[in-house]
Amino acid sequence: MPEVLSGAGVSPGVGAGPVRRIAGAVPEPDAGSRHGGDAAAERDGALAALEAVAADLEERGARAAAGGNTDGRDVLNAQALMARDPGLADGVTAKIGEGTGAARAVFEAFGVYREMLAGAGEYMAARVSDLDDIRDRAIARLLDLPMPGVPESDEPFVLVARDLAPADTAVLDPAQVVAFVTEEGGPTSHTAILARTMGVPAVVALAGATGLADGTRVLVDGSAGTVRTDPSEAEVAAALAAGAARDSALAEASGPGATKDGHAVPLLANVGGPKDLDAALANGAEGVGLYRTEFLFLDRSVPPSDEEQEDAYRKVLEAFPEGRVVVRTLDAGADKPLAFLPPPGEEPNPALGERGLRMARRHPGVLTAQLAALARASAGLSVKLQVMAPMVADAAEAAFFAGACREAGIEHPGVMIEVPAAALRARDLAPEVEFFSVGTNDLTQYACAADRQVGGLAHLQDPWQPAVLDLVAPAASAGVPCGVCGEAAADPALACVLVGLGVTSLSMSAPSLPLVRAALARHTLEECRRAAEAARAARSAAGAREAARSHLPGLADLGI
Ligand SMILES: C=C(OP(=O)(O)O)C(=O)O
Ligand SMILES: [Mg+2]
Repeated sequence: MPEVLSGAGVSPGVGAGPVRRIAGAVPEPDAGSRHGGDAAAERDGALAALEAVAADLEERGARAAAGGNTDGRDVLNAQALMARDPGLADGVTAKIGEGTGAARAVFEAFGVYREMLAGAGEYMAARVSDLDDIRDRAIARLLDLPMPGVPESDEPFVLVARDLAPADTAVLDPAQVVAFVTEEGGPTSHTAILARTMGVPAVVALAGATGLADGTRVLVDGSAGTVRTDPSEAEVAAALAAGAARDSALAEASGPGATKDGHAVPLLANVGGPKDLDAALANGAEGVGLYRTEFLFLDRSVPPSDEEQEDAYRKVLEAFPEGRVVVRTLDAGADKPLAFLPPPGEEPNPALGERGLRMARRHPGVLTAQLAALARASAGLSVKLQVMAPMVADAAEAAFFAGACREAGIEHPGVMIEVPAAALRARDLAPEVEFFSVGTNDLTQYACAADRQVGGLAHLQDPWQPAVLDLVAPAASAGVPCGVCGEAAADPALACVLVGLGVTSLSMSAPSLPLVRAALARHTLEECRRAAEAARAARSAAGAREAARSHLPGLADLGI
């Protein structure tokens, strides 16, 4: 019986074909496993397995690059580096020294890193599957088990897995794989990032995906986030035609962001460092709307040197000589813990504790060093550098930050609006700074009191919640330019609503730019305003979504 399953669509387009599942999981080695007494031989075996995994990853990376997939090569080379991490090798050696068998020692040593990554914010948590993949490959070698990986097929297929590791996705042939479907993963998982890079439709977080039998024919819609089993030929043909129409609509939309009637809405990219610039430029970003500088500071016991900071900042600034780059100062704490900036003591609610600007006030030297590095990096460049602080709650904090920027020679200070108090009293903060940028991820977390790291609260972590829209409205009408750089900006319908609320620019992960550009180009500012009004009048997130759509007729052309 045909069935429609729903997950999260993370890479647009439709694909149809038979299911091929990835080889089953590598089992956890027994907790009590001990080696026979020759610790040196056991250690040599474990380290040789890790080295073999690293070499294999590099070889796959070279193949990916030969096929034109340089992003894939970079991801695989980064994974090979993880496999060769000396700290990890020390951890394995220490466990073996205590008598633990090689496979179990690898499992436990990886467990320590895994916890560190899982607790280090959404982006880093998404790297956990990369780490698990290296671990499983090493254990498979040690226990002589089949290597996890992509199945062989003589016809194009829909790849189904619990989660996809970069080692799997990077060597895939887009002509062979018509779609990805995974049971786990989120919008920032590698499955999502690489699927978008490869232009392959993908649905993640689809409950029961791995229960789909090999050979079952499915129709995957990466925009709607659905998987239809046993579709009729007519359904497949209609879906492919709609997909082709959307592709051509997307191809037509280029140039700076604007509504149908020419109201300019600069479309900017969220980046974590220079490595994200290619995608930003390829997708037509007009600048950077959020440079998350935390990535430079992660996994280190001391902050990066002044020169290292300056160098990384300059690379990003140089990429947009005619545009703007909005750099966010360090957002340490809560979901982005940094080893060298621990909270002052035990924090029962880290999201409500010392993070963002609060942490910078406790360690003013870190903030002044960062601002000075930014000022030096921008010297002599034509780009407009704007610098903003995260987690600002009131006008005094905004004034403190603006003062610190001006002292460092930074002319365009701003603040993120991600605390409800700041949103409600945006009019008090506006005179202190030059711009706002709404962080809808945190604003939603705080508006709905739903920790963004808790999986079971997805219905409350939805920026379509009318309360969140009610908080964006005062920020967008406080008299200073107000962008949005949270995930909400990447939702084409919500992007129109935000513009209708008065938001002046939108910043998102680069692959989302074309669809948002096309959605804006299909609606007038007045339609966006009416959509915003209708959404705010709704009483639920689902109601807001539906009400907005009824004023955004152009979304249908885009298959959304
Ligand atoms: C953009 C935001 O910042 P981050 O996700 O890095 O906290 C946000 O909170 O919406
Ligand atoms: Mg935030």
